[in-house]
Amino acid sequence: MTQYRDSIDIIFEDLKYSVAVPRQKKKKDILKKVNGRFNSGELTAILGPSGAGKSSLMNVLTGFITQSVEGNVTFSNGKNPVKLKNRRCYILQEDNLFPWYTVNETMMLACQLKVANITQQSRQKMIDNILANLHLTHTKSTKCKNISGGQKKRLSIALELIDNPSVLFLDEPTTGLDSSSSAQCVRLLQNLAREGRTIVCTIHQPSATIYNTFDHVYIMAEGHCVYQGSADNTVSYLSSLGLRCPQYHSPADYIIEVANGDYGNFTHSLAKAATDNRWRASQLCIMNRTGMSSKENRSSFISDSSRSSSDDSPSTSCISGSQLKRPSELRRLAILMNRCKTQCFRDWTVTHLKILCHVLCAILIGLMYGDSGVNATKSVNNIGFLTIGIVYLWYTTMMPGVLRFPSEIAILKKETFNGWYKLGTYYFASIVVMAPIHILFAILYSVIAYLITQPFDAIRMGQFILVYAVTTITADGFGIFLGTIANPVNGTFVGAITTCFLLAFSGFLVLFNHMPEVMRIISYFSFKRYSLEGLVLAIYDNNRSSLWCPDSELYCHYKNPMYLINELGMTPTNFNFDLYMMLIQMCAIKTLTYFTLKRRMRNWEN
Ligand SMILES: Nc1ncnc2c1ncn2[C@@H]1O[C@H](COP(=O)(O)OP(=O)(O)OP(=O)(O)O)[C@@H](O)[C@H]1O
Repeated sequence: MTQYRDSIDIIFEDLKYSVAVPRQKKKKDILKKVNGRFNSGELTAILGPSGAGKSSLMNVLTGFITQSVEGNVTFSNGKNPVKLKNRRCYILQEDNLFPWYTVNETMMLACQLKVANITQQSRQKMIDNILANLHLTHTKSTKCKNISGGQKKRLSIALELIDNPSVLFLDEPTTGLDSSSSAQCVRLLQNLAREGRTIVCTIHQPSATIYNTFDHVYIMAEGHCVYQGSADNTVSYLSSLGLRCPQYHSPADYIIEVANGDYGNFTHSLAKAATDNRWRASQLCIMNRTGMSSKENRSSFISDSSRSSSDDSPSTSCISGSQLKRPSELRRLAILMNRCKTQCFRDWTVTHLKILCHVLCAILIGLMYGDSGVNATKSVNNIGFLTIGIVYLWYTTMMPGVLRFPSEIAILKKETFNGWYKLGTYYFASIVVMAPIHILFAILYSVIAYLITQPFDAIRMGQFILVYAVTTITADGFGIFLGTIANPVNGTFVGAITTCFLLAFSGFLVLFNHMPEVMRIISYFSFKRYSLEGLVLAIYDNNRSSLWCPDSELYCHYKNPMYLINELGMTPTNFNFDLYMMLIQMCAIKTLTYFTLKRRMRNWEN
């Protein structure tokens, strides 16, 4: 077994966490001055009934929650206090993995993002080693969306083991797993702890076998700690307070029932008794930071499990903290750009389906409007054609952001919190990769639609494409913005309403000349005002010659394109201004989205 060198103990004293309750002056205390010590080399479980404060304690210890927290949390390597950043990881209940990558690709990407100073071959060797130890070798070439729940959980752990963290926090690692996968998962955690790591997990209702696997249990009720000590001592602890665990009852179930108040309210007396450190004096054999130290009274269960654990000991200490060199953010940017690109091409709904839709819709819309760009009797239809293009590209680009981005946020939270990369790096990578893809989509739609409906003119067509390209990139920004501030249901609702309003102020459904003054002022904030004006000017401004008036018509009012521009209340020669306004709004929404995303990252629960 590999000796683990960067052991870290977690000591917390008088930890208090409170939250403001809406419409109430008084704050609600979630953690009520709890104390504890989670040692390296131990597998600690935080247990308790629902709402006891387990997740809150975990979030405070991981450093995810920092506001409204009082008390001390110290991380020490035995002698000196140490910083936890980059030496801990937080594995969430949901296994947030990109579905389109295989297990090996997922591991390789994580490895590239985390470790710089090794060759590709060494990376693969390290990955093979971790996968073998976590019994995932046979899933190497399977896409993450196809592996089982237990395998996903092990893969989530494997990903974090690459840079060999000293402390692992796991939120409900056994939720959703069957009893054998749960036992396997907890045994794996025990093995990792045996290497000298500090492993802390929250868990719901563990079986008696799993409960006995924990080296240290920390039981919570109503924000208090009601027991901290070895799993073996639970029954004795409760007996010392007059609470006798029935003979055939699991101690794990019994103490949670007591904490839940099923036998009366003992929270305060238990909280007082739980300060006694003697219950911690376990009969375990754990590896301390100087090596293995056997304690004499080791329980037979632990002996057995340790024996079995050493059989399949993960020996995952592939790279120690001192050897680890992390890649620069620039290198990570390149890796993330590559990942984003691959993801777009593998997810057929993002690219292939959209390409098909854009081609089909451009042809359909083009055929519907026919020669409206040439025929002076159809000029009003032509404005409708330009408007439909804006709405079509806006909607089809905005919606994926609204509907899909929230699921990506969960992956982002995990990866940024665990130090894989900085949020700005991710965001910049996604903008750089997605912009050309959106431009390509816009070109595809606008070239087909333009050639079917408008007379060919290279400059006008270029301006036409440019307006649609900026519209598409802005719509993507707006969709992601909604994805960062709302859930998919609310995002869809807000997105649809906003699209309608932006359209109403575009200057076609209500002409600018007919808008009340206040509404006209509001229209200056509508992105679609500038896109429509830009398109109209691209098509009709710049000395466009007279339009064709069919012989069958006595009079064509819009034969002179200037009449149309004037009637729409648009300003000739304004194309560049419209373009600048669109670019400003595009940059503004992209910048705003970065901050809303950052804010969303800070709030772990949402
Ligand atoms: N931001 C908040 N605002 C108001 N109440 C909160 C907030 N965060 C947590 N709580 C409350 O604090 C208590 C503890 O919550 P926490 O999520 O830590 O419990 P838990 O033990 O993890 O529960 P579960 O096992 O059901 O996940 C709960 O009653 C919860 O409603």
